[in-house]
Amino acid sequence: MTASIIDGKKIAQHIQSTTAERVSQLKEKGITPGLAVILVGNNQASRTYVSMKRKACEKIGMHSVLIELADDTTEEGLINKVNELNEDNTIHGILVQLPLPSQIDEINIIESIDPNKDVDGFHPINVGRLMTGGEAFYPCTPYGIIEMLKYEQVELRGKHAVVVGRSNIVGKPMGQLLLKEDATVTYCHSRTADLAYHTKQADIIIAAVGIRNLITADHIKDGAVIIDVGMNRDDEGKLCGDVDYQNCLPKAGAITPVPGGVGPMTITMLLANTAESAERTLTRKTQS
Ligand SMILES: Nc1nc2c(c(=O)[nH]1)N[C@@H](CN(C=O)c1ccc(C(=O)N[C@@H](CCC(=O)O)C(=O)O)cc1)CN2
Repeated sequence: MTASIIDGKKIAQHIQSTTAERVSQLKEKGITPGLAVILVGNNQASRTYVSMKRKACEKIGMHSVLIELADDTTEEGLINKVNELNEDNTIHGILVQLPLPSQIDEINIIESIDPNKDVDGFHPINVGRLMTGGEAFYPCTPYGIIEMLKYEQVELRGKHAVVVGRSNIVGKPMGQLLLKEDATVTYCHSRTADLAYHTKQADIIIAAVGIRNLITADHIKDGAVIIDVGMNRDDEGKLCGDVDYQNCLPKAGAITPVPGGVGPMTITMLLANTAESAERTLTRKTQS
């Protein structure tokens, strides 16, 4: 058996065309969804991701603003900028590209964003609502993974999902989203003893720990669905995931490649969240 390869680019395109429809319907009602992205400093990877976000907005007719701030920007300076955007009615989504320079506390910045514009889903209000239910923005990468699994008609109800990784951006919210789909969830991480013991029991593995080739064929059971969130570099500087792809391919039921798997879904769900935020302003208007 060889795994079926889950094509993130194809699924991303499908969802983006639905989002483009939502954007044109909003425009007919006089609202152009707007996303503001703040980039602090000169991290080259962040610069690439920000530019990908702007291009994606442009492609589906969304308004986007890029605010570039110097590497030595203070926390107060950045919060002032976020506050301006919180008050700007043309902006429905605010995103501060991570990581931030060391003089700035990430938590303080995330908490300064209006939760109604927090299209990254990182604000404690949105994190809390994800756990307790209610209207929330979900973090884009795990949200994209759920949409990917649904598109591929992977049954989640009653299945055992093992999440390897416990970051606030991916691992923790991933487990919550899987629980919402009635999966049974186990969290593992870089300090888990006998990782293979846990992952071998999984119907679905989400690898999001940032260690190249951590998951091999010896870590998986026959037919398991393997989702690779890793963004590592190999010895030649080529992008690679947390999963030994070639090694797992013959044993897995389905697998995502890196690049071209989960990555494209992150930006796609950011667009979907921004459209959602603009749609919510319409509901709020009709309610008041
Ligand atoms: N505020 C945020 N910061 C960061 C987030 C985030 O969701 N919000 N996530 C990551 C970076 N990221 C988006 O910001 C991101 C990473 C990767 C991709 C992607 O499409 N990857 C491609 C490969 C691209 C390449 O060749 O370099 C793929 O996997 O196919 C999109 C977005 C950290 N910061």
